[in-house]
Amino acid sequence: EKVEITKEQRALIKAILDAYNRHQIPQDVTKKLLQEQYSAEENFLLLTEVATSQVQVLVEFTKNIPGFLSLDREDQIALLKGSAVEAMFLRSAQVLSEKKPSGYTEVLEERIRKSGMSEEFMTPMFNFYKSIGELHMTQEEQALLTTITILTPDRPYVKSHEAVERLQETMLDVLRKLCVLQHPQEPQYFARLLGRLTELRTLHHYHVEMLTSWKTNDHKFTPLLCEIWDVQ
Ligand SMILES: CC(C)c1onc(-c2c(Cl)cccc2Cl)c1COc1ccc(-c2ccc3[nH]c(C(=O)O)cc3c2)cc1
Repeated sequence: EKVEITKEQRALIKAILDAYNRHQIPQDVTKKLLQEQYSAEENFLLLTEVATSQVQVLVEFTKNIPGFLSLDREDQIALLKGSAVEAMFLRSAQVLSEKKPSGYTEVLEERIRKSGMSEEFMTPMFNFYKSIGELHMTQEEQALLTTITILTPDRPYVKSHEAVERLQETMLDVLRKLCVLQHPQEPQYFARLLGRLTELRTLHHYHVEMLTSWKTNDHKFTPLLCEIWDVQ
């Protein structure tokens, strides 16, 4: 049947895309990724700084998701805590798949590979990065997929499951239509995007172990990361 994006849905896409593009981490933080010297300690410190900055940007982005601030306040916190890692996997994947001339993606990949995390997490992590790169998502799709990840109703401690589900379904409907319109030659494209959300859940479980192994090697996190990841 003829897929039509309504006026309200177009306004929703614009609001989310503007928020997504407005909230980038500061250049002075990303520039350090290019400048500082290489060592496992330095890489870990830089990634911690970037992750902390990314969480701050994520909080600001989330506040601009239409309907998010009308949710129960404790649910807003539960959604942020529950989705931060997955949103950061998505964001770092999007950054790594932009082949920037500055050699920025190579540097970031190198620092992640040499940040003291054990080999067993590298393979699934970089497979995910590759699978995101192969999708060649548009900016709208990236912003909507991040929004859908944040609005996942079955995170721990979410009370008003239905309210979050309604919001997520609104976004899923918009993304489904966008995929049909922007990838007419690929009818399975929307399903492939949703498959990435399942992969994100698996990476989230790996991440809990990554944190534990970093902690046992006495790596320090920032107060914001400790709070959002319930570390220490
Ligand atoms: C605390 C640190 C060591 C950490 O723990 N787990 C992860 C960790 C790891 Cl490795 C992998 C995946 C997820 C996590 Cl959450 C990390 C590092 O997390 C990030 C790494 C890079 C970025 C990143 C890099 C470049 C960027 N450019 C921009 C931009 O807007 O230009 C945003 C951005 C974000 C964000 C989080």
